[in-house]
Amino acid sequence: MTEYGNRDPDALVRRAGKRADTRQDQHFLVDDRVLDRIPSYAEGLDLAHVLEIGGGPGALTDRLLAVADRVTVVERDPDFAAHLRTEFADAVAADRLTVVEGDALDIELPDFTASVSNLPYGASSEIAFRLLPEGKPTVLMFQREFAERMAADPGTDDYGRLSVTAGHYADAELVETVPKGAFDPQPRVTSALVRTTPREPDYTVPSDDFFMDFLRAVFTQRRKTMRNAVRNTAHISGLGDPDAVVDAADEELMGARAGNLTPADFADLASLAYEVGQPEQGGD
Ligand SMILES: C[S@@+](CC[C@H](N)C(=O)[O-])C[C@H]1O[C@@H](n2cnc3c(N)ncnc32)[C@H](O)[C@@H]1O
Repeated sequence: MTEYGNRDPDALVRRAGKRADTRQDQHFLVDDRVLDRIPSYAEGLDLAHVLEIGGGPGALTDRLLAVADRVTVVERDPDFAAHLRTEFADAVAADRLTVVEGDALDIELPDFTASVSNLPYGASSEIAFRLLPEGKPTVLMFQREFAERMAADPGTDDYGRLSVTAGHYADAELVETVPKGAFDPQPRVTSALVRTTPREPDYTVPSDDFFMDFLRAVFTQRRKTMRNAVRNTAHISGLGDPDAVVDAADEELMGARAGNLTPADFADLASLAYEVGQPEQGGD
């Protein structure tokens, strides 16, 4: 039986026989200690079918095959996709590994139970926001700054639209920062692993799309009071009557800045905005 979980990352890079192209976000994790810890952050999760985005030479794929029943890896680079099929031919033959050659932003996502991925940073935000609404736990590597903003609490410097939108789908916890030296070639910035645990928000919103547009709008003016932010950003939020929202909303909330509002505060305001501030539908 083939053993998984201890393949040498440098040897995998050599066997892949291809130089990393940093313009394709190819920064490979070559530090064994970090690689070995990643599955531990997924302990206790349902690992019946793990989705890995961006397999590259396969060092993380190898660790995932050691703990998961099945793995689907998505890789955009045809050479690395072919290498993964050869390197893990036994797992492919045993139906434990599926290699999908394609762009993680375009392909149809499989029915996965968890995703564990060292994401390509150029598309990490878009990929994360494809994964999070699926309602499955994830362990994902991001640039540290992005990870900190994702996991930030209200009232802190890092708290912003990203914290609220990610928090709408899941609890996000930064579990480890990863130095540049863990990668080859080294990226320009430090990285960090974030574990997300899906949850239903403890508030309701009129619609996810409206809520996301409302957040995008008011966070463009995060240093202003909400009163001004709501009034100044109607062109982004699509509100027909922002003054009606300001008049109907709680005075104290309108005097606060976006960076100090909780997700539930935003949800209350978005619901109110949907009710009283939307443009008339179907009128002339
Ligand atoms: C940061 S590397 C991680 C590679 C490997 N998992 C590791 O940990 O060493 C990101 C990988 O994602 C691939 N990639 C880049 N953009 C992609 C996309 N849009 N969809 C799928 N794969 C992508 C790159 O070719 C590269 O192999």
